[in-house]
Amino acid sequence: MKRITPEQFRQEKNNDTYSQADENNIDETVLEIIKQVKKDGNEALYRFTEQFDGIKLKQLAVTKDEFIEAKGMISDEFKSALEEAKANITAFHEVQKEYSWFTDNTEGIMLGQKVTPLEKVGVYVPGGKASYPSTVLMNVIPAKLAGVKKIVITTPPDANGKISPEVLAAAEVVGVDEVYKLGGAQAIAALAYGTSSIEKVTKIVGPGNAFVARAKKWVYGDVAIDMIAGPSEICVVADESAPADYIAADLLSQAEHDEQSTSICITTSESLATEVQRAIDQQTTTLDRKDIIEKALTQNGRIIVVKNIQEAINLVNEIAPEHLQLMIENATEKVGDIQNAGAVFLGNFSPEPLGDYFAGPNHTLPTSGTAAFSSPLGVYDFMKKSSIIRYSRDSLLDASENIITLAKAEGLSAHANSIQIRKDNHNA
Ligand SMILES: NC(=O)c1ccc[n+]([C@@H]2O[C@H](COP(=O)([O-])OP(=O)(O)OC[C@H]3O[C@@H](n4cnc5c(N)ncnc54)[C@H](O)[C@@H]3O)[C@@H](O)[C@H]2O)c1
Ligand SMILES: N[C@H](CO)Cc1c[nH]c[nH+]1
Ligand SMILES: [Zn+2]
Repeated sequence: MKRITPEQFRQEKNNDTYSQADENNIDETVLEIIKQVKKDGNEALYRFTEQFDGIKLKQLAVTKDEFIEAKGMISDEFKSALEEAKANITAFHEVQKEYSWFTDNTEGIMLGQKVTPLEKVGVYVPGGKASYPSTVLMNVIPAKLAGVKKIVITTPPDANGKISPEVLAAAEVVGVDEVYKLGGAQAIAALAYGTSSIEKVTKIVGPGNAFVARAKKWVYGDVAIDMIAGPSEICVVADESAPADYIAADLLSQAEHDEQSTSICITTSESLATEVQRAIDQQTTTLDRKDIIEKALTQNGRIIVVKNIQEAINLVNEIAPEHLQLMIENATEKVGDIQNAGAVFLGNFSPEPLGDYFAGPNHTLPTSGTAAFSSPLGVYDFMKKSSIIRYSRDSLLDASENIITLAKAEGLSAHANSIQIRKDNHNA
């Protein structure tokens, strides 16, 4: 972790020329993948799976037998944890449901908003460096609650051409229609444009690495997407009341996702900053994914010492982190000051992995500063709305002069005529 001042941090963000060059490469790769999937369909999918995942597949869809085999492989502990997590996630999202509404018909006017679930949704479940059954729950449960009819998953196969049994068990528990062995930008292109094996969807949701996130950005418009949910990020704001060991553990928890993950600690205490660094060095040696963690922390790990909590909060609002942990005295009182963050965890006993798996709120969250304008994935992402308008003859006649005046002001005489014709001939 690099220790820097707030000014140095801002400067680093402004002069990020290295990451700019990297982004151009990602764009080039992703655009070529999308082009080839559009042109060659399944053939391109098999080709890219061999190239990027190192596996020659015979079939993209997971078979019934593979689901049965997976069922026999998962432990009772996993099954029971999955069910409890499902119950918490369902309870949290249930209250997000929106319903159609209509005004009453007095005055001869009825207005309303009809809520309709999306028809077909594709969920990207990451699988390159880890497998994510929790992401299956987080993405499919809100879609089901919204009433989406068809939900398919794509996730990269492992070196044996298999999908993790835990991911398949989670898919079964929440009622997914199909699972495809497909990762990266090629999966996003297949969901966006369709191939002879994979049906085009209405919306693509779910997180992924930089290639996945960029591919979603490029196909947006041809298909809907939820948000840009790329490599994971954590920002911990801590004062002297926070245990350094806990802070270190939480920063490391997100660093293990990806070399591109971001872990930032902002603290008001020089001595805590030193202690956090010590704890990170000590804990890292004991962790399985040491290599990924070390790369992530070298690239995007920062400890920033600020003068006071207000300065910390100003910095947080500039960063707009995916996850924010407030490990400070009276943390709850500061929530109102947080303008930009995907999810906010309060106190010393609400670590980020609690939200990743279990508490109930969604773990698919905006990254790369997009928390400034995006929200966590929710039931609302799977519903669209149509406006409903009905006027009686008398109500229209009452409103006609105003409408005609407005239409004429815009120079749109055909609009005015659509009203005028009813005014002149209202016995029809
Ligand atoms: N924001 C969230 O809610 C959330 C949740 C879970 C995970 N994540 C993030 O998801 C990401 C998962 O990443 P991952 O890599 O483990 O899995 P992934 O499934 O996102 O990506 C793996 C795929 O990337 C493609 N790929 C890899 N290298 C490539 C290259 N050089 N060129 C083209 N394509 C390439 C391959 O096709 C591979 O199948 C992590 O960054 C993690 O932080 C985010
Ligand atoms: N922290 C990830 C979101 O950025 C979600 C996750 C799933 N499993 C573990 N973590
Ligand atoms: Zn996580």
